Amino acid sequence: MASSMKFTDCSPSAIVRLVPSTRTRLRSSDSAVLFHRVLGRSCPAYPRTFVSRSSISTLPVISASISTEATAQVIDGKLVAKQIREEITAEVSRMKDAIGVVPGLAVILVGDRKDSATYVRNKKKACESVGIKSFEVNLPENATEQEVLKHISDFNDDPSVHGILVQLPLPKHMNEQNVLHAVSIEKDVDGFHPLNIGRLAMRGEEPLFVPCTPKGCIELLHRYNISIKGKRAVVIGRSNIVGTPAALLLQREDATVSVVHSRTKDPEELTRQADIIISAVGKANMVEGSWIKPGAVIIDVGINPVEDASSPRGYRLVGDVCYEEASKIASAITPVPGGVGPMTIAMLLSNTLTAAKRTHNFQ
Ligand SMILES: Nc1nc2c(c(=O)[nH]1)N[C@@H](CN(C=O)c1ccc(C(=O)N[C@@H](CCC(=O)O)C(=O)O)cc1)CN2
Repeated sequence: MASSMKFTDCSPSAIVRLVPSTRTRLRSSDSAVLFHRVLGRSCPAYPRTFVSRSSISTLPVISASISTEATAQVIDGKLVAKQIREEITAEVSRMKDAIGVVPGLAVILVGDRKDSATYVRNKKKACESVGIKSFEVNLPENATEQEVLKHISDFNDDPSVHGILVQLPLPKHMNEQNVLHAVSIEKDVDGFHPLNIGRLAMRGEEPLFVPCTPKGCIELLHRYNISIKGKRAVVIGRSNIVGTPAALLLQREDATVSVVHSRTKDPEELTRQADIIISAVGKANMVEGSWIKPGAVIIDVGINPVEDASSPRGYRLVGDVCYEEASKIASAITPVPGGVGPMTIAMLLSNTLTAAKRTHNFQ
């Protein structure tokens, strides 16, 4: 990202002190993740003895607990994902009873990344919880691209498999495009096939599937009745799996969309104009309070580990957005963890159900 983008850390002690006691404390699971060390720095724009936007004054520190109440609504992805899983469970059961078909999802994991293994395990558990059958292939780090392609081809031909996904990232020696192109477009429940992305980009075209994380972001906005039409939206990050499809989806919802990336001249200024911010860069606490327009809605896709000696794991997860600052300025915000992450898997289940229904022409 541009040099003006900074790594910052909202200290855990400050978060514990400032988060209202009524807010649900979200527990992280035990996944191991790539570790970005961000040591004890605070979000600089708003120091901790900080006052609410409406009452900037010289209040002594003792009154900070009164003046630092968060105002933003918490967009609870964990809760919404649970509701969606319940809806999917009912549909899977209705389909099984009516036509005797159980949706099937095949997951291919290559290599030994602990975070990827955790995500795959969670996907399998989620499938079980809603009645979707899961198929798993685990290949070693040194597997060849040909081996992966052979498994994809077998799943493409298997009628009990309705959705196929290859967990990303793949080992460096593999060509990701070759692998993603090999998945049949009808079974591309990750929505990463170029034909699906191309259709997403074109007016008058419909993709068969939309990538799960961006789809989850939009679903959260819908379920919280946050209107998108005519709004200014900024997407921070332009990855193929989140930033780019998120921008395309927002545009399809009639938002006016800007994409902030590593070559953007003044990312802070551009972001400050947005009514809706989707951040997907993977840099802890990069988006500070000063980047946010009062009342903006923030969807934070980043899941970044920062060192935290007080946590049993030695780290905790934070988003791209400095939560404690943002929650005093924004009107609504997703937490990390418990925001977009759980929606990714819920949308995968939803796409798999859609794939099975479409194959069997079941309404
Ligand atoms: N083939 C794919 N690969 C990857 C995708 C994807 O959609 N398809 N997305 C990410 C990883 N991912 C799913 O695969 C994923 C990431 C995070 C979560 C999640 O629920 N996170 C929790 C925190 C988890 C923790 O405590 O460690 C949260 O945010 O609350 C789910 C799925 C890259 N690869």
